[in-house]
Amino acid sequence: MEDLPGIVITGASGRMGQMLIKTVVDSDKARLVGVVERAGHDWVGRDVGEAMGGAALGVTVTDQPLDAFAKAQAVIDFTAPAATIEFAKLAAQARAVHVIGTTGMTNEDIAKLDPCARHAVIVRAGNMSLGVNLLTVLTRKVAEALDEDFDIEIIEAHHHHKVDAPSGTALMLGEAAAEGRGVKLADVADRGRDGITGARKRGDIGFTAIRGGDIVGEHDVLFAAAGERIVLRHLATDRSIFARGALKAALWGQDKKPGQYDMLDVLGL
Ligand SMILES: NC(=O)c1ccc[n+]([C@@H]2O[C@H](COP(=O)([O-])OP(=O)(O)OC[C@H]3O[C@@H](n4cnc5c(N)ncnc54)[C@H](O)[C@@H]3O)[C@@H](O)[C@H]2O)c1
Ligand SMILES: O=C(O)C1=N[C@H](C(=O)O)CCC1
Repeated sequence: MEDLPGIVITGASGRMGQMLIKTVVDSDKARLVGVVERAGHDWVGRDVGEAMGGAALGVTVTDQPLDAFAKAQAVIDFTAPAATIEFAKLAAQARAVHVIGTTGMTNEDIAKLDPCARHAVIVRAGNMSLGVNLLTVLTRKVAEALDEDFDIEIIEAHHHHKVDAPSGTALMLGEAAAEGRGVKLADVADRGRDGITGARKRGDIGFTAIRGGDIVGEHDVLFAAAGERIVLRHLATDRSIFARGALKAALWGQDKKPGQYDMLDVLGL
């Protein structure tokens, strides 16, 4: 048991934090060695199992990330961009694999990970599920096969608590479509139509975000031409798919050289 990689989960009380804690505790390949919440949160100082409404797990929620990371081989982090940038510095200091599921990071945020990845493995993906990562491969192939007679639109739906749009997954799918087309997503992305927008520009990749209720995550990649449409779809019905992927990434990263990786590397897709 002591030989198993020790994992720290950040954002312990969050939707993903709690799912990740359950996934690590239930796993026979890893052990939970720490859980982190933001300073001032009422879970800090409590046993995390009890805070989650179950039996004690013998792990106390802390607001001191470096102390927790120093005891770990990997940190799984689904929190918020500003927290993730701080955690990346601390995980690098502790030489722990940093698995980042946080979305909504800007290009400037992402650039701040570069110095950290010189010292530690970072695996980052806007979606850690096998299904979505396979969908990115299919999206790239379909976009490569079709010309601009096919308009590409990415439609995503998530629960009403989600704070970022388009979703990280939608952006991954957009990147894949742009790669298939041989263009840069930044040059063709159309993110947010309102009012007299003018006709659709040929070659654009459009994004639409729906927010409502408890939708876990739904993504369509639509290829629409005159007389026919192709729709590639992924429906997530349970957050465990993201947590399982994140744990897989944490274990995969154990023997890798410092650097930045994604789930395509982990899954060998
Ligand atoms: N990559 C994926 O597969 C995937 C899947 C699901 C969600 N996500 C992303 O994960 C993130 C979290 O999603 P969620 O639904 O769990 O959100 P949530 O709001 O339920 O949880 C976020 C948690 O992070 C904590 N937090 C914020 N700042 C912190 C700090 N400085 N220190 C410690 N904890 C801090 C909050 O207190 C909260 O508990 C979002 O960016 C979401 O888009 C990614
Ligand atoms: O619930 C969320 O928030 C999700 N975020 C990721 C995204 O932005 O794509 C993955 C799906 C769930």
